[in-house]
Amino acid sequence: MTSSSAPKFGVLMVNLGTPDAPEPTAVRRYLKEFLSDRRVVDLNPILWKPILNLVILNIRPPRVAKAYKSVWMEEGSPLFVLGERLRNNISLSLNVNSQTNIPIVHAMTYGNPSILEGANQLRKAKANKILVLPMYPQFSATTTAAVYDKLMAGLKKCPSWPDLMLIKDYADHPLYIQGLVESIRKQWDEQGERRHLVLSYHGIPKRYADNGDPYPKRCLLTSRLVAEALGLDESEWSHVYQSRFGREEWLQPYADVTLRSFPANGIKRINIISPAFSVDCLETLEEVTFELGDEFKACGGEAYNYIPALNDSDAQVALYCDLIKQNSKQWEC
Ligand SMILES: C=CC1=C(C)c2cc3[nH]c(cc4nc(cc5[nH]c(cc1n2)c(C)c5CCC(=O)O)C(CCC(=O)O)=C4C)c(C)c3C=C
Ligand SMILES: [Fe+2]
Ligand SMILES: [Fe+2]
Repeated sequence: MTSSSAPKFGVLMVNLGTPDAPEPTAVRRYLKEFLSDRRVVDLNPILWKPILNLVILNIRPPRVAKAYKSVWMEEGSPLFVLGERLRNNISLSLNVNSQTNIPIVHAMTYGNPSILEGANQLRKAKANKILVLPMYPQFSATTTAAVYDKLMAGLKKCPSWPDLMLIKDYADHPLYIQGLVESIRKQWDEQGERRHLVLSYHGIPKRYADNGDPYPKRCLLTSRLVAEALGLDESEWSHVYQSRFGREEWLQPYADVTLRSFPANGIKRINIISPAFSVDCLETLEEVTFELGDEFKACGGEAYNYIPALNDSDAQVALYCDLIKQNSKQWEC
């Protein structure tokens, strides 16, 4: 297909979303949309709305805005900037080499650019088949299903539907596992040692998993495949969950509790990787890189390094191109 003809399909890459600016007002707007989604917080709105509006949206934005400021890039929020770089590299790899014209857009479940804007952009590019690629390696109803909800809500007003293909997750995709493994090996080579490996995932309330959300099973699958590929025995790696929010129990083991216990148990030198994040963001650049590291060192930890997300690396571009090619086969890629 030449670049002048209509595309056979378009790709809608979707990530969580991020504030437009590292300022309390923008953070408040973002958190309000995000935390009002019942996929994320499933409490009865009669109970939750007053807590959200009167307590959380008053207390949290100034503190979180400060955290965003500490990681903000010249071009914007890391989640968005790094996602854009990835989108661009995928487009180059997919289209330039094979002389196709597949439009790839990058949208957010919450905030800007919205999923509806992304879908409209694809429509303008004349793509009437859409491959939806949520940027979450492990399916969770709190993230991946929320992408589908937003898309369907946007299409409610649309009289003519595009053909849709929804990618559910890629927790065990060989190129994903290979990318993580290569990043870890590269770190070991640079450090000249094989430190204890911590695989830390964003948590969800335990109740969601008890009610059937497969997320922890998908995370454990990723961890086991990485450990297996690296030839690690059980004592050489740990699987934990970070980013707790609110008072109820979240998935365990908790990252902070586990890391604080390590030095007393003889684990003083660690590397930490966060496989649930396709690109680096507030949670990895601030919470994992600094907060967790500080807690570990305060308890006697000696060496602590965060291994970056796959971001716009060749490994991640190869993975996403493969996901796109394999899942669009029926549309004759
Ligand atoms: C309140 C419940 C939350 C659930 C459930 C949740 C699940 C979840 N989130 C991600 C990925 C990201 N979360 C990010 C930030 C973030 N997450 C929550 C809360 C829940 N997440 C909050 C309140 C925030 C905002 C920051 C804060 O106030 O502490 C981000 C970073 C966004 C950015 O702008 O950089 C990502 C990415 C996953 C993968 C997940 C469940 C699987
Ligand atoms: Fe989150
Ligand atoms: Fe956090």
